[in-house]
Amino acid sequence: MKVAVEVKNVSMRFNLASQKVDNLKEYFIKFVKRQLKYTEFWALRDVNLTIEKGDRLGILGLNGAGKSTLLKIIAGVLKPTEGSISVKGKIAPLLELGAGFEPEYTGAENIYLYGAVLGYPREFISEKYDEIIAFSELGKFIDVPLKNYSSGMKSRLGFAIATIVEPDVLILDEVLAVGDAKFKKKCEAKIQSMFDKGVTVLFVSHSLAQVQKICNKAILLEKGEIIASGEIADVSRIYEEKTS
Ligand SMILES: Nc1ncnc2c1ncn2[C@@H]1O[C@H](COP(=O)(O)OP(=O)(O)OP(=O)(O)O)[C@@H](O)[C@H]1O
Repeated sequence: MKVAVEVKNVSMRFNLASQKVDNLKEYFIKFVKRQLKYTEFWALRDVNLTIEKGDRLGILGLNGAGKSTLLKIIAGVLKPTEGSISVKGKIAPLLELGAGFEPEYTGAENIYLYGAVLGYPREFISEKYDEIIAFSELGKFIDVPLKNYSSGMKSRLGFAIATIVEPDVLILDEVLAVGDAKFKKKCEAKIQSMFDKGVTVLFVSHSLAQVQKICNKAILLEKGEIIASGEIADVSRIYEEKTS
């Protein structure tokens, strides 16, 4: 068995401000007087998970269960409070596309910026530059500042940059918005071609039917803990019982 992703004893704590602070001055005064109060909140607790190469894992759970937090930790966007992660090979996180974009810069400048956020070397981006623009179909808009893009245009550029590597691990979120129907089809075809090459997939969705269509394995999260894990059919049954 070849392991693609290993999550070991991962816990994630967020500090929630328990009172409202209206402005910076008030914040500063409360900070100096040590009157700022936080409530600790554990979004994930001692999560252990081994994903085999080529597996397509669905991540199920109710709102706030910790699904996105887990994906962000695996993608390297968030650092866990405790525990460790290891990912073999290249990872393409298709989450909140364009979160690393800078609105004042043009699309072209953002290709380098966002590429750097995703960890691609500058020469690699230069090599792929034309391909990214071609896939995004932005044409002359590539020299326009991003603040003048529609949300669909931003997603197109984000998708084009994030999928320029041939990934070993693909992270997908169902909330991924990828432009109009025509562009969506093109993205789906690209994702399908990655599936055909045997990419390892992590997929978050509230639609059990969608997860069943794509995934062979699943985990079920509840209040930050894995309460079921295994073959898709078994985890689906438990999820259905929980949500019916
Ligand atoms: N940056 C943050 N600061 C404070 N709390 C956070 C932060 N990010 C997430 N949380 C909290 O962690 C918990 C898990 O959130 P997460 O987004 O991982 O849930 P989810 O399972 O993806 O939910 P959904 O199905 O609603 O998308 C939630 O209670 C959320 O409020």
